[in-house]
Amino acid sequence: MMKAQGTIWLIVPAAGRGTRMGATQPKQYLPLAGRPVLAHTLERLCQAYPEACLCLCLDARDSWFDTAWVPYDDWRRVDGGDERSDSVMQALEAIADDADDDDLVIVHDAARPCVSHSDLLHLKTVLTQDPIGALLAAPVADTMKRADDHSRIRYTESRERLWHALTPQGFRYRLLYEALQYVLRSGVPITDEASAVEALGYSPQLVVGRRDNLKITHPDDLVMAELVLAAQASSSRQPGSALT
Ligand SMILES: Nc1ccn([C@@H]2O[C@H](COP(=O)(O)OP(=O)(O)OP(=O)(O)O)[C@@H](O)[C@H]2O)c(=O)n1
Ligand SMILES: C[C@](O)(CO)[C@H](O)COP(=O)(O)O
Repeated sequence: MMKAQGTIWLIVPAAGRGTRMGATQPKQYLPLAGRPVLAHTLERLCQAYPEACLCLCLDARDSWFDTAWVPYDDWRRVDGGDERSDSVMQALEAIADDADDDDLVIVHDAARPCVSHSDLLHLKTVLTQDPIGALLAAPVADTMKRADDHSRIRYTESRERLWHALTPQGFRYRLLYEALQYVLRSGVPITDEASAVEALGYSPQLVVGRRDNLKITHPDDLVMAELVLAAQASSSRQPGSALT
């Protein structure tokens, strides 16, 4: 893999098992509008970040993956770990000899195939200017309830300044490496890269992203994702419209 100055590393964690989906294969391989979820995700990423160096995290025992779904010429496969954060850390370790401390690392879930071109470009622009890092996110729109153990409301949470964390999430290589190393060693439970960086005392930037950048988690998310892809394709065919 050739490395240019100011390289953008693109880490795609795709080593999950999709327990909540409950399908016979991991959700990143389930068909969505005729192609596997992972193929959609990689295509969108490559259209927006063609210059990036891709690190794809896959389960070492994966028997579903097909290299034909990877639109990048230059890419590497990395074994995933037990948790998503372990998979991302494995990728950071794998590129350690080639990455500079200030290189941008962008992490995007394989399970988010509807991310839009315009959001990907906007986030990259923000990332080039933000010293800490940034992530796509959506302000919470619903009224939020905190429940007890019996699904009865304990109280209503204020939704003021409450956001859904999406991906991509991007940080400079050294900061992300040190943040993940810290949380993994100290056992702080995290579900995204921003949480690791927060644990070091930093405040990544929330960049408003589209609400249709959904993460395929449960079976009905596949139905929603198909509708989203169809709607996006239709709007991108409208005269004068840019790519979604
Ligand atoms: N050990 C893991 C766990 C998750 N992921 C990836 O991280 C993304 C988001 O994780 P999630 O939606 O939780 O996926 P799963 O772990 O597959 O789902 P579940 O929790 O239902 O098993 C997915 O693209 C998934 O493949 C990963 O690379 N390595
Ligand atoms: C990283 C992420 O996509 C942000 O929403 C998400 O946290 C990963 O999913 P999980 O279901 O919380 O593991």
